[in-house]
Amino acid sequence: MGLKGIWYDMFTLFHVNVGLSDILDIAVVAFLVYELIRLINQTHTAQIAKGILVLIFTFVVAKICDFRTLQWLINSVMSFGLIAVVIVFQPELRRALEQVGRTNFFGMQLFRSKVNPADLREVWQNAIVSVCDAAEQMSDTRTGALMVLERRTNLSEIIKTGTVLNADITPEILETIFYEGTALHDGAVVVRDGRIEAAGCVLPLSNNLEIGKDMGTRHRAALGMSENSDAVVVVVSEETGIISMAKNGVLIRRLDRQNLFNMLQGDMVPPQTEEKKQPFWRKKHES
Ligand SMILES: Nc1ncnc2c1ncn2[C@@H]1O[C@H](COP(=O)(O)OP(=O)(O)OP(=O)(O)O)[C@@H](O)[C@H]1O
Repeated sequence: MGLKGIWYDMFTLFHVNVGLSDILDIAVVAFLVYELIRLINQTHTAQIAKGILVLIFTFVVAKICDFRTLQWLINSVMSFGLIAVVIVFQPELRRALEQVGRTNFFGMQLFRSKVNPADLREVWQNAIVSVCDAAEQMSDTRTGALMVLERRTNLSEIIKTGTVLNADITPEILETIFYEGTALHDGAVVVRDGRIEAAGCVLPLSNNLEIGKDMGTRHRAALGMSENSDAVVVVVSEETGIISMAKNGVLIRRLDRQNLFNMLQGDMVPPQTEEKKQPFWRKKHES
């Protein structure tokens, strides 16, 4: 007796009209449910994206093979899938929309700093020297610090959670703020236009599961801020003195003063504005 005969005997015995394709259909659904639970347990964007691709592929296969249960299941999932995607990919969508907002149209910047661009270059150059000096000093003394350097994403909502200082930036002021026991040492400093805008600010925490278990909420807050904005965040670990920098959802660890300076120089200091083009006759005349 062949395999087909055994199926036939089993299902005629229970008076159920189930074919081989139905069994396969149920097996695939069971596998998908299992994979879905596994995915939810270790939620991560790349895995979710892969999951969506698998779902689409399975839908096509189900359509070709005429698996009715599977088609019904995927149809149901897809009907609320768009809302689910918006919720799951909220940080990525937010970053993408911010990127669109920051795009220069016809050479015009949509959002500008209040400071004159020529002055801004010098202001940021001085500010990053202070940030690097303070980070090095606090690393030596094992003083925990969290410094957010605002770029184009407006951080007013974050500033509102802390105390507005609007102070000049010097290594001494930064070290005083983060000195344990002072009122503002908890939370983050936000640097805007090369000045300390606020201290004691609360940052969004990252949900990234890949972040090392040895790193606590200070590093998670730095990463979270960099996932939700284009800000650059400098962290000094209280426990180890390690200096790290978070940018675009990536935490770069074990930086020394020089590495940090080079990176901040590239990220924070606006490029030198091109000399205004002079008519050739004037250039000739001047030389
Ligand atoms: N959401 C947040 N926003 C701003 N600052 C935060 C936030 N969460 C924690 N912090 C800061 O981090 C401190 C706690 O750091 P914690 O020891 O948990 O983190 P960590 O990453 O292990 O840092 P460290 O290596 O310095 O110990 C808090 O006292 C506070 O100053």
